[in-house]
Amino acid sequence: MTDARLAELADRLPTLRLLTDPSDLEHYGRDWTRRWTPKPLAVALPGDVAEVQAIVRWANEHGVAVVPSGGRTGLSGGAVAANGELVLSLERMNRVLDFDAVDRTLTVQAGMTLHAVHEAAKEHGLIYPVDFAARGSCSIGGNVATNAGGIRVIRYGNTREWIAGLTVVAGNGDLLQLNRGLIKNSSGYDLRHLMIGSEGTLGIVVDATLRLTDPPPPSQVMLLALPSMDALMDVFALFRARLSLQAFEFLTDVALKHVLAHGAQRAIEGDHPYYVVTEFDADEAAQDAALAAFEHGMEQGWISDGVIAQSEAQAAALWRLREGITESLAPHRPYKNDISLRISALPAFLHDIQALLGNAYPHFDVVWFGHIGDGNLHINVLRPADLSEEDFIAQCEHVTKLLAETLQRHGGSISAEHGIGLVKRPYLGSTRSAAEIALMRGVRQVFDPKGLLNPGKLFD
Ligand SMILES: O=C(O)CC[C@@H](O)C(=O)O
Ligand SMILES: [Zn+2]
Repeated sequence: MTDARLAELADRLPTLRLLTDPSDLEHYGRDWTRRWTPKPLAVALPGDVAEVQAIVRWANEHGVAVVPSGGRTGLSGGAVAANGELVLSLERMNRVLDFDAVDRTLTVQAGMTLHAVHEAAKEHGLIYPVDFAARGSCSIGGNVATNAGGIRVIRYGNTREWIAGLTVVAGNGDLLQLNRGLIKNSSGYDLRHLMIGSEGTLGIVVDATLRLTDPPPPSQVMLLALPSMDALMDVFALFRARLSLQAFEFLTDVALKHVLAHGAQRAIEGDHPYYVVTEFDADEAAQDAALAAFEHGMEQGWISDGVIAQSEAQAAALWRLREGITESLAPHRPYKNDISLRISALPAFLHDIQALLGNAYPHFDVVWFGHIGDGNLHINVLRPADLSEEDFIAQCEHVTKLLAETLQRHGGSISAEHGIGLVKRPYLGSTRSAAEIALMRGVRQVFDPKGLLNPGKLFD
């Protein structure tokens, strides 16, 4: 350890785990974006809150930037450390701190994975309902930092809805207990909600008190094949009106091609441009309603084919067609967009955007999928093998500018659930007004006067 600042940190905190091996710097300095070359100063793995506070105080004294780090499954560069920052990984702080049966809350350290939270809730006969494919690796702290959404938002909302309290280390090292699990708390600004979605720029979440709820009734999973994007909205309206939906997700034939090539099993024969994976409450009456909705959709020409899972294994296989997409695309180093619209604005937006992307990317594979029931679309553009990464990104950035303008016209957002990070920073102004951004900068200044927490993320 040659850096005098690090030597001083190690002196100050003799039990702190501090990594400086090149392979560790590489591993902890990047997220799933893979676009930036990691170059952190070091990686600190504190074991408790006092160590986190001491690190932040040390960072202030030495003017060292700190990148808070969870599972690094983010897709916007929010956890990238490419400029000599100290990565502060919450990985070792991954325990359940408390379960309260009366309040129905689970308090966990920020480094706990979403999957581990699900399991811990299950032990008490309850669920933590936020869920998505990265559950095995992403951490609760990261979920809070991006206000993560996922596949159950249509029923349960985003992470924000489930945070009853947060313990946060502020930019000066102070410890803040925000909301303390209260249901009602009309005592001024709710700083907890400022932290949620702040992408590590306002404080470091060290633990979270999560609300739990009853498990949903038994459900059924259905895969539908559809002839057009318009039909997608018709089928969504039909199913939402007749069933109690837990999820309503879509993918295109291009997405299906990739996920099948990656080992998923085909469930519907033939070529269909769009598919829906939907899950709904399934008592006997609901099963009849689902069948009736399906038949109505077929009669109207909105549905071309469909299957309903007959077992848990089949349900998992249908879900894999949707949840396996990101992993199946990863080898192509896709350029990602994660956009949000009001559901009512989707048809007009889709009309505009399909024409725009068709013209802009005539030779690229464009993969559409996502949480159509929440107005959240994922558009992944795949790099052709003969195009350099640099040229590919430049072309995609040009199209994203047009996409951002189209979103602005339709009142949408450039990030639905992945965050702004580094990737979407140039487009923040298409979703937030200049006045809003000025206020956001002001808030950041109050929480982190020296601008040391995750600098360069959200804004420069
Ligand atoms: O890879 C993506 O673009 C989306 C990832 C994730 O948000 C999903 O919905 O599967
Ligand atoms: Zn998503």
